Amino acid sequence: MSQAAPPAPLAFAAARPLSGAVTVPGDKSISHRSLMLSALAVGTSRIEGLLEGEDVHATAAAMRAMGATIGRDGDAWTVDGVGVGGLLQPDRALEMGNSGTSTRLLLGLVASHAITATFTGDASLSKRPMNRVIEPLSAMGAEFTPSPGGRLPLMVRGIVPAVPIEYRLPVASAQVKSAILLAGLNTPGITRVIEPVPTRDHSERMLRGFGATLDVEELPDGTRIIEITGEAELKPQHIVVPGDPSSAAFPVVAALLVPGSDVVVGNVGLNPTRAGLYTVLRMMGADITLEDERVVGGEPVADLRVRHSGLTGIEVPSEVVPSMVDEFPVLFVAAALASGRTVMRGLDELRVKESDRIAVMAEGLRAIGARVEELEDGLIVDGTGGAPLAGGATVAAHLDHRIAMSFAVAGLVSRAAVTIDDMAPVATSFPGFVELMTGLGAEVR
Ligand SMILES: O=C(O)C1=C[C@@H](OP(=O)(O)O)[C@@H](O)[C@H](O)C1
Ligand SMILES: C=C(OP(=O)(O)O)C(=O)O
Repeated sequence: MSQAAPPAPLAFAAARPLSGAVTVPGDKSISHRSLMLSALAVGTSRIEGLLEGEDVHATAAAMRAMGATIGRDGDAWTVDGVGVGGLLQPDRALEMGNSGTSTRLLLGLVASHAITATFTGDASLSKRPMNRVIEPLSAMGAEFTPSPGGRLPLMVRGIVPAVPIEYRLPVASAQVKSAILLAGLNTPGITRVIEPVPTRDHSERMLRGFGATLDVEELPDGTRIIEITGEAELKPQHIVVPGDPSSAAFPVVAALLVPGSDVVVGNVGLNPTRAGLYTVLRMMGADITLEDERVVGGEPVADLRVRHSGLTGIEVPSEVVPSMVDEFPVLFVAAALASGRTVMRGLDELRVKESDRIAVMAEGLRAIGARVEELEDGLIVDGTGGAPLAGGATVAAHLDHRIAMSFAVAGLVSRAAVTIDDMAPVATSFPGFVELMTGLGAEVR
């Protein structure tokens, strides 16, 4: 896992125009859920395009430790599940590495099984809040022994039968929603999650796809009421995982910012609950066209053709935040090169990701010459109007893959190279990132 790897500094420097066609690795959110749901089906599932990143490996190791058989068949992964209710007592701590999604979703699964598990994580994950899942899962009957402040390491004792709950999400979080729905899978009766602001809906789509009874009602004000009927029987599936829009964001923004660039990023998942960045970039004047729009594995997918564009600052509508929550660090970089001011608010959740993404980006952007003002819940960026940033600094990644990749993109549009102190965290979500960027023409040393 990344906390054990030696720091891997790398410098990214002003690039010639980026060109070429690439594809990014599989969607991280869908990859986690593919392994978890396959492990709960009866029979053998097959997964193509699974993200082979450290976060997904953490999920795979945990599902194996709880009884699933996970193997390879050529490029595809195969999973032999234990059935809902069939998870086994793991004989060692479940090591979650850097992965919030693995931790929170698996806490949900364990909560309604008659097993006890200890969860550990790296220095970044051990700072992240778990009370947001501990609270609803405790109401279902699971017992938690967390570290102070509701952090990892923590122990959870699941319960059978768990008690179905109705829970209104206090934060817009697909991880909290999914933890409760996954706990609801092995809970008698109907478990209901009320989501005032829509978040990524991969869990809902995939639970249905695996044969669970799941109903979604949408109220006129946009609130979603999601009901899962428990003691479900899941049927094995053949899953094709689309490319991750959150990973595609880095080559897309790089191509928009580096003069003369013309790049195609193929096979990008564009589920509307994930595609906010692309809408916002187009509002700023980005030349992004969707080619060969199609449906892959129940998700909308397209190839993105991206040409260098002069961007204009905007006020980013706060209702799009959940659909691009992981893309703000790289949007901050785009805003730093735009003409005029970009105002981004409603980003409180960025403070509790792998790092405090508002503070860490503000500090690093200032160090390379960008003009930014940090708000409690956001960032105001005054862009250069396309002129390069000064660069010439080393920025800290803080065990955060998205910070490392965002500053890599910034290096490509800086007069002097930008050094990232540690690129190792990138392996959590985007193995091959450096090679992909080099292949497009990025200068990396
Ligand atoms: O459900 C998921 O797969 C994810 C949900 C989001 O987290 P939150 O639920 O904490 O917003 C996102 O930031 C994370 O990268 C993946
Ligand atoms: C927040 C992220 O992931 P996780 O919560 O799974 O660590 C991310 O990938 O940006």
